[in-house]
Amino acid sequence: MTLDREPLWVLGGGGHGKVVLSLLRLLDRPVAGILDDDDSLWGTSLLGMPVDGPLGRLAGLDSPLALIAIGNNAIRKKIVCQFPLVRWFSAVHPRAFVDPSAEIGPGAVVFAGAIVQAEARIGAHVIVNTGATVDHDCRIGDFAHLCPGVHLAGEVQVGEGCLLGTGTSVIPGRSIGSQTVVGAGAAVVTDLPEAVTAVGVPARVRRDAFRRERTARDFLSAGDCPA
Ligand SMILES: CC(=O)SCCNC(=O)CCNC(=O)[C@H](O)C(C)(C)COP(=O)(O)OP(=O)(O)OC[C@H]1O[C@@H](n2cnc3c(N)ncnc32)[C@H](O)[C@@H]1OP(=O)(O)O
Repeated sequence: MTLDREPLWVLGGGGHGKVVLSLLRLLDRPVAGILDDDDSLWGTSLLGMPVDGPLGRLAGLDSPLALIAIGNNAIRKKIVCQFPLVRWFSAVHPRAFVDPSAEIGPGAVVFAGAIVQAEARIGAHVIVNTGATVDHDCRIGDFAHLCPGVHLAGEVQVGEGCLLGTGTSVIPGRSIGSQTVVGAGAAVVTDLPEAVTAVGVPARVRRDAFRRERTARDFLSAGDCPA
C-alpha cells in the first residue's frame, strides 16, 4: 500500500475530531477508525463514522499512522508521550494556503481558510484553526493552538503549548512565551512572558482568578518527550 493510501487513526471523537474527519475526507484519506478515552463517546458517531474505543487500542498495532484531533494542548502532548511508536500524520486543508517555503511539523493541522506565509515554521502537533493567518518568518512552537481567526503579523514567535484565543492579533516581531494563554479578541502589542493569561486590547497579563492558568501546569505535567 502506498503511504498516501495508508489508513490513519483519528484520536479524538469530539467537535475538533469532527472537523479533522471532514478535512481527511476532503483529502480522500482513508480513516482506520476514531478512538477516544471518553467512554461516553464510544458507540456514538462522527459524520456517520463510529467512535470505536479507547486510545489504548493503538498499543497493539505495529507503528500505526495517526492524527490527534483534540484541541487541548496538554492532552495532545500527553498522547504523544504515551505513544512513542505512532507515526504522526499532518494535514493541510485543500482550501488553505501554505507557502512552499513554509514548514509544517508532524501532527500539525492547517484548517480551511488558513494562510501560512513564506518561511514560517509551524511546530509539531500545532493547530492552525479556521481562517487563522501566520505571516512570513513566524515561529510557532510545538503543541500550540491558533484558534479561528488569529492573525499573526511577520516574525512573530509563539512558544510551545500556547493557546491564542479566537481573533487574537499580534503585531510584527512580538514574542509570546511558552504555555501562555491569550484571550479571544486580544491585540498583542508587547512581548508576553511564559505561562500567563493575557486579555484585552492591548493585551495585558491578568494574574487573578483565571481558571485557564491551570493550562500551563497541565502542559508541564504532561511530560517531556520529543514531539
Ligand atoms: C473551533 C473552536 O471553537 S477552537 C476554540 C476557540 N476557543 C477560544 O477562542 C477560547 C478563548 N478563551 C478565552 O478567551 C477565555 O475567556 C480565557 C482563556 C481568556 C479565560 O477563560 P477563564 O479562565 O475560564 O476565564 P473566566 O471566564 O473565568 O473570566 C475571568 C475574567 O476574565 C474576563 N475575560 C475572559 N475572557 C476574556 C477575553 N477574551 N477578553 C477580555 N476579558 C476576558 C472575564 O470577563 C472575567 O472578568 P472579571 O473577573 O472581571 O469578571
